[in-house]
Amino acid sequence: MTGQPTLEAIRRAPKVLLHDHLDGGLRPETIVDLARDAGYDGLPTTDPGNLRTWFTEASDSGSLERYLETFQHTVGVMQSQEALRRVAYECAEDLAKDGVVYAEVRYAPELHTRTGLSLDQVVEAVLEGFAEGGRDHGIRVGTLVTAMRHQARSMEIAELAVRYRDAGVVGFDIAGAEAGYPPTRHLDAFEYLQRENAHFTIHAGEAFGLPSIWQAIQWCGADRLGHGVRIVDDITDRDSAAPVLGRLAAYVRDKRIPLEMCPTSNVQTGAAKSIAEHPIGLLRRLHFRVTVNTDNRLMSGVSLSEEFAKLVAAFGYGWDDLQWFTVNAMKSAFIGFDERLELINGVIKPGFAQLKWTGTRTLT
Ligand SMILES: O=c1[nH]cnc2c1ncn2[C@@H]1O[C@H](CO)[C@@H](O)[C@H]1O
Ligand SMILES: [Zn+2]
Repeated sequence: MTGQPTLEAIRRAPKVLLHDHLDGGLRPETIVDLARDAGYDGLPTTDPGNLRTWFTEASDSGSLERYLETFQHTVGVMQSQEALRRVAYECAEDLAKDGVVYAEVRYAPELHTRTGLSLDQVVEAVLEGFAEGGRDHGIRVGTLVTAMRHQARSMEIAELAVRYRDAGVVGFDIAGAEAGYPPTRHLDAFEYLQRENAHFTIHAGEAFGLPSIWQAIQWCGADRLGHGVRIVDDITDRDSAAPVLGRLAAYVRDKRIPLEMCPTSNVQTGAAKSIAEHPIGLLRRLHFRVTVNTDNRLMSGVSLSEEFAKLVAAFGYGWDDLQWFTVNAMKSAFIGFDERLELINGVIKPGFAQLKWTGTRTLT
């Protein structure tokens, strides 16, 4: 097959998403509804179309800190169990309609307790929304509970992750401003999770460089890296036929540590100059375990299919590349090995095979 995958065909591919924030993916219409119901009057506009534009424009600042400011409005309307259930349900629906078959969606329970919900009530509402949305729309969604790295509640959130591990919480994460908040601030939480045989990922190497990645892996024991783009700082002769990996980059590649890359978000926060110059091109060429993700579909104005389509346009990727990213993601998921294998062999490979075959037929 010679044709490049089109956006329409990519939408039909069975895709896997590991890095997506629940509070970064609301429908603008839902934000307006929820704000009205809750008496939240802080929205910059109550017109859903204008609100959509406002989010993408306000997020396009070149700074992670400014990017994160926009979350005050999504978090602001997600303060009741009903709102959380609805947002989770719609998230499952939207991802399924984009052809995602397995997703891990994260959010910070501690941000949703302003009107008196307990952490457990927050988690239970989100789990209910995903269970129902997943059933109705045919998608499996696991959740990651996130602790905010500038706060001091990570141990509590880690305990929450373990308490709900058999009910749909598949892992733990830390997020928020990276510079000034190294992952080792939360070492006790990570050590606890390791003792509990639990899984976690850490946002690292997005707005700060190698020390953040090094700590996340070698001090905290992260299973995966959220973004991890700055790992390229440990690679020299990048444009040559034989780039040279430093010890940390070699460790990440040798150990097959998954990189949850989010190209559009990285361009917005200044972690990459453009999609074409995004480190994903080099890292894919060097066979790091790269995965493709959306981060925040609302703020970044992007779906997983669109994220893939941008990579196809920038790097000339074909179906084999897209399948490789997808299998990488499925291998790196926090659910059990048997379930991952079943999705790879029963859903992903047959789905991509059919798309490749259809593509060949239409072109001959
Ligand atoms: O790219 C990111 N880097 C760091 N933190 C983020 C990013 N996107 C979202 N959040 C933060 O994670 C919280 C829980 O979902 C969000 O409220 C936001 O503050
Ligand atoms: Zn993120």
